[in-house]
Amino acid sequence: MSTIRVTGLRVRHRRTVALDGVDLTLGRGVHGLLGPNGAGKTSLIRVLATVAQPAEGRVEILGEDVGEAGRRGTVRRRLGYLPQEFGHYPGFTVREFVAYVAWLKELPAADTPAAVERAVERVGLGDRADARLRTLSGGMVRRVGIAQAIVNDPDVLLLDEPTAGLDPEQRVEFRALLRGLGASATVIVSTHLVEDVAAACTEVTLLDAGRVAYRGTPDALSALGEDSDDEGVGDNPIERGYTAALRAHRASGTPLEGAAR
Ligand SMILES: Nc1ncnc2c1ncn2[C@@H]1O[C@H](COP(=O)(O)OP(=O)(O)OP(=O)(O)O)[C@@H](O)[C@H]1O
Repeated sequence: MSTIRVTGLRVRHRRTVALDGVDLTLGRGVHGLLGPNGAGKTSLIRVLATVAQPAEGRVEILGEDVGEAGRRGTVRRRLGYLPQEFGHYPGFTVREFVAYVAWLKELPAADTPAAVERAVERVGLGDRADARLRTLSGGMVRRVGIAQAIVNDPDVLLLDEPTAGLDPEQRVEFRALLRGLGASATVIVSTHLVEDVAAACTEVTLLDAGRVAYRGTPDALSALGEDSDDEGVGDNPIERGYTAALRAHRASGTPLEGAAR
């Protein structure tokens, strides 16, 4: 069942067209959002997070049309969002900050302490719960960002470059967390790390210059790389698939579809 339906989405930043007629239907699972710098990944995530308004098109999340201001509050309570630039309060402790976000999302007060502990544990910060954010490393702050995004057990989770700054061990643990979250929620992860996609995602959406260039499974994208005649366009099958899909899209101007959708 689809939880997100985007039709004819067009997003502009002044004169720049960031998304140009995007149609997407997404359901439960982990969706990797790939694409070169400036492809439109952040623009798409911000619209889905209801923090930016499209110039054109319709966005339906969990059955609600988020173009209607009155429906946005209902959707926001069921969303989790980690922005690319994650604003936080350096004087708060990890626990205080995650509890504060739980309050913003109107989690029932009685459920909040347990939800906060669980979210903090899930990102591996249980032993730093009382540390002030200003004393944490960049990667740890990123993990606090993930904790605040999942504290309400969201049905739709939007993560904009969540693995930026995480060390390799944390990235491996984060992928396992993503797979767990994707079992019950629609998770969208924008990333430049195609190996994260190969390890954690059930589906890939590749954006290029504001359009959908490819949709399919990570395996289908890798297979595209295996079949590609190009040499030296990636160090592993999925990187080669990424490059092959981009090149094919640029040559034809139409989206390619993977084996499975
Ligand atoms: N606030 C803004 N003002 C003007 N142009 C913007 C703004 N934000 C984004 N853009 C432009 O919109 C387009 C899409 O940007 P967006 O940030 O969505 O891409 P992205 O795929 O997330 O890129 P990256 O991988 O670099 O994070 C780019 O051409 C970018 O220059």
